[in-house]
Amino acid sequence: MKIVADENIPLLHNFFGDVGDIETYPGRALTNECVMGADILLVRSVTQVNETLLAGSNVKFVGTCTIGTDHIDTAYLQSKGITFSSAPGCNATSVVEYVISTLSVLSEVRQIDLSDITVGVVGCGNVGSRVVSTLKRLGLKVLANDPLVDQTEMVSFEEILKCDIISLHTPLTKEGDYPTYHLFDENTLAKLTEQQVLINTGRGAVIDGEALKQKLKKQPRFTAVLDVWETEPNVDIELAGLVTIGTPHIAGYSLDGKVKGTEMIYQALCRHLGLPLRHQVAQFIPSPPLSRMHFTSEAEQAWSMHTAIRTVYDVRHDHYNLMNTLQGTEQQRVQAFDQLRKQYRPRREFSTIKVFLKNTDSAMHSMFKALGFNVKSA
Ligand SMILES: NC(=O)c1ccc[n+]([C@@H]2O[C@H](COP(=O)([O-])OP(=O)(O)OC[C@H]3O[C@@H](n4cnc5c(N)ncnc54)[C@H](O)[C@@H]3O)[C@@H](O)[C@H]2O)c1
Ligand SMILES: O=C(O)[C@H](O)[C@H](O)COP(=O)(O)O
Repeated sequence: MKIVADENIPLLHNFFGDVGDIETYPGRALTNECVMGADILLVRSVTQVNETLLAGSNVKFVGTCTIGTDHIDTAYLQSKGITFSSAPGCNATSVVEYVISTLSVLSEVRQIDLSDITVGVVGCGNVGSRVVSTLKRLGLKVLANDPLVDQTEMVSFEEILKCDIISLHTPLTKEGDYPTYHLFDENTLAKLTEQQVLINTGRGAVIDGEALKQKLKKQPRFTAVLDVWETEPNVDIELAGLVTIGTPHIAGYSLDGKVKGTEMIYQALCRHLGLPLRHQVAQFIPSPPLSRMHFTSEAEQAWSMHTAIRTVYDVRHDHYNLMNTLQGTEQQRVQAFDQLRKQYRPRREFSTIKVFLKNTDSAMHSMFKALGFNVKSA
């Protein structure tokens, strides 16, 4: 059994080493020649999986260790009887914690009182629905828009455009009744005031990058937070210099989330091949370096929340790292972007961190639970 895989799949050999012979390639460099003779193809979001890649090959199973599937021609796979699996929800918690860290940082750098604003979430699937529930449990006012789910709790897109902070969690789609490609085009962006905030952790092309750049030039105090870029891996340097926070598509890159994607595809492949499950993530993951925090004073609830969030994950680290790579030739910047993602020092999710509190029925206790920390009584 021959497996061809993206080199950026964590624990690839641990999970799949006893399933077949593995050949790895940089995800963007996978070609039709690479997959010739392969039975199984394992990718991430940077590999376009379509007829160009697979024609003439013997591939019978394709797995993407990611949530997004806009890089996969699923209709072609189906037409060829090729089994396909993605990893829905695998790194949703990681993205939620990216959004939480972003809100914590913006509350400081933009002097935003989070108790006094409304957050609008566009796309209420695995990620968006958890962003909504988490922020609501933290006491924030949250509205949600998603035309493809039960509308009971949804508001119109126009309502969302009035929110103080807008967070995008849709796939990138160009067909269907509600395509998301350039959903935030020049006209939509023009409806947003300079006081508003737009966060995109979905797919870059949901926002027209050129239109956003022009808006930021005219309204430099408009707050844009981009983890995904329409032109990635060739990030527009001018746009990057204008956003408040810019990161190299790592919102889903917690260690826990990234390896969960691998595990989910391993499980799907075992089902496809009728093999028993021999491996699970717990075998391979180290305990978190920072495993516990103690908060004795419960008077400083806001301080302790921001301290806990930023101690575990401060999104400005990733902003700083990206901004420092955006130099040199286009080729050098593209290589640096991919290298930054490949060498990403994965953060641990809040649930791996114990928080000890004296009083376990306090507002502070509820807050840390809502954030997803593992709360214990001191
Ligand atoms: N930045 C990252 O590292 C990262 C990590 C994970 C996921 N993502 C991206 O985020 C997207 C969402 O992730 P998910 O797990 O929530 O996916 P999901 O499929 O569970 O949910 C997506 C939701 O978007 C909704 N939607 C589709 N078109 C819409 C539109 N025009 N307007 C409003 N809502 C619309 C769908 O109905 C669905 O409920 C993924 O498709 C992926 O592209 C990025
Ligand atoms: O779709 C996803 O799961 C996320 O966008 C994820 O961050 C993609 O990671 P990549 O495949 O680009 O390494």
